[in-house]
Amino acid sequence: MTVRFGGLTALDDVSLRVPSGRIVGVIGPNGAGKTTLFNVICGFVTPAAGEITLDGRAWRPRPHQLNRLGIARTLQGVGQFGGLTVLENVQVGARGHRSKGEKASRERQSEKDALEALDKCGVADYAHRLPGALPYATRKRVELARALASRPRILMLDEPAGGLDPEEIRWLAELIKGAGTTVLLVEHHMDLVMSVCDEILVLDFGKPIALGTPAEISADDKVTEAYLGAAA
Ligand SMILES: Nc1ncnc2c1ncn2[C@@H]1O[C@H](COP(=O)(O)OP(=O)(O)OP(=O)(O)O)[C@@H](O)[C@H]1O
Repeated sequence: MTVRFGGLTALDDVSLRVPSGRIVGVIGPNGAGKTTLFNVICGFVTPAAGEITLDGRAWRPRPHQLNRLGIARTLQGVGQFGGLTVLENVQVGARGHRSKGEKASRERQSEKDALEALDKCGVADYAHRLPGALPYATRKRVELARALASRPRILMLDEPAGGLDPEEIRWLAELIKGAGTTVLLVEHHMDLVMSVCDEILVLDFGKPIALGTPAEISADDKVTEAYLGAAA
């Protein structure tokens, strides 16, 4: 796909396949187009050219339909509702809300799913707190729990490691590997991407410069150049 913002080509003929059950990463220096790619797949940005298929069929993503299609995403910020408790925030993502049946039983199911997801993310103790008062790393865990509560078949993560310390990042790596779902990971943090991904796409100034396994990517001179150039 190709995406333009006025005169700027943020994505220039980029293709990506995310096979079922795999963990696919997108990396690249600042401004490479990673978040734009993520936003296209979420339906926030409309490409100038290109197409998306889901399960082999042409698909036009719309943000409000993602949850129903089994696609969950976390965003770069933490984006939780300040007036709702942690549990209520996570319940918004829980699958109970999507299922059929009477309202009370759906509520119970969504609360159960939300508590399970909070527990998986190590933040069940904060269930009845308001997210605004919690440390950033804790809110990021809540954000992950919100995404996991819907038991997505596709989990999309936009820079989940941002602002986390090395120990939190190791925890995050284990969580992603153990999520048991298809994952699209857009991330700055090289070590995280290298340790969890089956395949990695590298973007630079909106252009795809490499696609391969972590071993192939770390041995690719173009990738090193892009990162060194960005650091210089
Ligand atoms: N809504 C927008 N309007 C205009 N330009 C935009 C918009 N969104 C992104 N851009 C530009 O498109 C390019 C790609 O941005 P994008 O945020 O996708 O990069 P990124 O790889 O995610 O960067 P970072 O790692 O810094 O988050 C940048 O030059 C950015 O300034």
